[in-house]
Amino acid sequence: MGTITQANKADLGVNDSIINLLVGWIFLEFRLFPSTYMQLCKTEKVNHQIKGNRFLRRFHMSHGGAMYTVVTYCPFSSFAQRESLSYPLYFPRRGIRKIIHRHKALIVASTSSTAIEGRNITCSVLTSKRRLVPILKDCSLKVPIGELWMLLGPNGCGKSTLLKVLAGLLNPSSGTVYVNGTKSFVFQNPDHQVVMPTVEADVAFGLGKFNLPLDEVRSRVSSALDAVGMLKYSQRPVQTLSGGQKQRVAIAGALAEACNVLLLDELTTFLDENDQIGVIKAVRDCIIKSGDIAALWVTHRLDELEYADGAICMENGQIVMQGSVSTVLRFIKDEQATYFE
Ligand SMILES: Nc1ncnc2c1ncn2[C@@H]1O[C@H](COP(=O)(O)OP(=O)(O)OP(=O)(O)O)[C@@H](O)[C@H]1O
Repeated sequence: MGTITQANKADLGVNDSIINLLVGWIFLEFRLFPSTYMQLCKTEKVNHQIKGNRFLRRFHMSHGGAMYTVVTYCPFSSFAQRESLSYPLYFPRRGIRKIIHRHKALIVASTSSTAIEGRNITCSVLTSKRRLVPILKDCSLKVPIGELWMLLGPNGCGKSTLLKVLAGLLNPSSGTVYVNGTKSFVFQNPDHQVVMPTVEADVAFGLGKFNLPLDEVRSRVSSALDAVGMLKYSQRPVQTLSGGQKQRVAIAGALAEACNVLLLDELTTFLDENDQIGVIKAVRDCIIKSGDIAALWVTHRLDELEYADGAICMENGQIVMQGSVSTVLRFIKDEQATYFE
């Protein structure tokens, strides 16, 4: 699979005004007939490919509690290149090419006080050159119910891969994963997840699959937005929100589905300091208020540890330390001191 280059774009040479008309039509159709579109709840684009005059995307999605890897195509290649990057869910049902893989369901929790448990997880990926690369090596971890834990480590050490294994987006090569109750994955880039026209509609979007009465939907949406401090924005068009506000809407979507486990992948990467603290406090408050939600938060920022109940530190595909924040912080500081000696 290749990435899109300027050369690819130029090759297609489709007239701009035709594209604009098509884009307008597709959005109008989406708004008038949303049921003709596949309900994708949370997605992450994996990669893109141009094939003939088609534009293919392969991405993960969660729908109805199950995780899938899906390939879609859009015959309007130029539209797809220009617009789908910011509106990844606006793909008509007929554009679904195939669901390549329904990921295995995860097993229920091991002990009543544990929200997430991984035992001896190893995970290897097959590269495009058909080479098997080991990413995770014998990782074991435990996150208790009602706590916010951070997953730290240098770039490329395997944090996101571990989170995807816990979410069921990637199957481990060996080992076991236990998740107590329902889980929700929030991706790094809120533009990949916040897709409906208004804040309220976006939070309600994932509830469609439960067939709830309207009152129940309204009440869940309000409490989820309230929990992340976004209730007063419920009617706001999503494109007017800041990055941090969008990220909170994405978290509200996960909370509205009444999930027990939040898997959060570097939510604060694109945020400034104010939004960073706002988002982390929103998650922290939800966990404290609910008492039975647990979260595993991937981050690079040591200052975020202040809000955590515990932490896990990874290096080179392995978990090298886990426990209380002070223990993990001491370990990291010692490692840094050794590095500079
Ligand atoms: N599909 C893949 N093919 C080849 N290598 C991969 C694949 N997926 C992940 N990797 C490699 O696995 C390693 C771990 O990746 P991962 O994204 O989990 O790291 P990370 O700790 O989350 O990094 P970062 O902090 O930079 O986001 C990296 O070296 C990455 O290049």
